[in-house]
Amino acid sequence: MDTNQSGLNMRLAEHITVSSEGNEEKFKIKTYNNLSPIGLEKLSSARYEIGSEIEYPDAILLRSQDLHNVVIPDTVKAVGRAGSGVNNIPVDELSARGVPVFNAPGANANAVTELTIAGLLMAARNIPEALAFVNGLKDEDGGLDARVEQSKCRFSGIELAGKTLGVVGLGAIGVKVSNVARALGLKVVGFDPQMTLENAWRLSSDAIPADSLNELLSRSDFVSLHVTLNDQTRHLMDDIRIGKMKPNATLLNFSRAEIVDEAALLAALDTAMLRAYVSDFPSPALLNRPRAIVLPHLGASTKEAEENCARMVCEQVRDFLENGTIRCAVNFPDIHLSRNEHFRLAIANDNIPGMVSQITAILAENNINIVDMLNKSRGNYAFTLIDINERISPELLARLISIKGVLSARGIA
Ligand SMILES: NC(=O)C1=CN([C@@H]2O[C@H](COP(=O)(O)OP(=O)(O)OC[C@H]3O[C@@H](n4cnc5c(N)ncnc54)[C@H](O)[C@@H]3O)[C@@H](O)[C@H]2O)C=CC1
Ligand SMILES: O=C(O)CCC(=O)C(=O)O
Repeated sequence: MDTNQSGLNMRLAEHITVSSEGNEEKFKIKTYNNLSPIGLEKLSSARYEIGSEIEYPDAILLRSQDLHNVVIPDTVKAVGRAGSGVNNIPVDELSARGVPVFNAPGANANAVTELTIAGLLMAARNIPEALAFVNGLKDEDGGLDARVEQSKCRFSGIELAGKTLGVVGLGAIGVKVSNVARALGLKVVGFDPQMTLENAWRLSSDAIPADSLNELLSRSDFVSLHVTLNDQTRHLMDDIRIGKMKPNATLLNFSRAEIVDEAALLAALDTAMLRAYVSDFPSPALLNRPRAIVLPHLGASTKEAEENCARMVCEQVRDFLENGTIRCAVNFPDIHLSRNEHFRLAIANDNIPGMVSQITAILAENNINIVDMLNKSRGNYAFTLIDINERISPELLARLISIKGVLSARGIA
């Protein structure tokens, strides 16, 4: 056995012992990126050790750090994304390991909305070009005013009021963008085949639903993308879809770079088929490109959004580590069982018949009485909380973990 492996095994043994015998040790939280201290304050120093260098953490907290090529130690019980998109996290792999991935739905929606509206205005009024022009002026001969008046016609823009904005994806951000756009006098056409009832209630009643994405594209002067990145939405805006847009329309992408097929986009910019592309995702081909307005992934970078997101995920991860409660995980069902003095088992399992009966049979064989229990499922996965009136041994916990279909199990004192 190599040193790394034996170190890992020692940590695992320790984890099982600590988990089943109580919370004598602090939970270890590994952080990536710049997380707001207002959120991290939710994890008291009495119970949590937090740092970017922790080797075998109980949980990981992050923003945009790409975890796809990072080895996530077996000690990790939860991952918290202080934000909305989880495409930087290997969710499928973690689900199969029984590890909930939490995010902060809606917590940065206002920040992204405001920047999207800024993007609309920047494109409509040619603000980046105008700013570059003014910053390039020199007043050596005192002729500044004259040159300003002479040149400003180059930056003459269009107004938003009366134009049509197509919003693709009517989730937390898309709905807010739609509502603010309506208030600015834009007509709004929206498309989201999986819109939730909650978001439908929030959406301005005069936003018009489009029957298809193509219909939205053909009607809109501005198209703003607010969909989750997944296999269905990757390159959603390809050459055919971009070709359906009105000539001289503007495309805004505050969602993810991969939603737009860059080759198709560049062709549409080069032929001036698009008036502008406003994006929060720089790429080498977009740098200094005419008609491209590119920001450094700034959508969620406000004090308020950073605090909201960090606070939300820190509370979710804390509640999961301390109580097994799940709120707003992207891969496991919400589950909450009132906490009492009893010892709790928190078990992630496949959503297949016979799981609960196998788990409870092992407890019964060992004369362990169940005080309270809850099992919830979502898609392929389920989560089970079982309160019992005594601590169980690491050996018994290992037996539960060895049941086919149990993905993870731990005891919480
Ligand atoms: N630029 C930035 O800093 C930020 C970017 N984002 C990006 O914005 C995305 C959306 O964020 P939220 O609104 O918070 O997420 P959300 O989950 O509330 O909304 C996403 C919506 O997209 C819809 N959708 C999925 N596939 C679709 C399709 N093919 N056509 C139309 N609609 C579709 C879903 O039904 C859902 O309503 C995130 O996944 C993330 O990629 C989010 C926050 C900050
Ligand atoms: O944390 C950030 O700055 C990025 C936010 C983001 O892209 C998201 O929440 O999906």
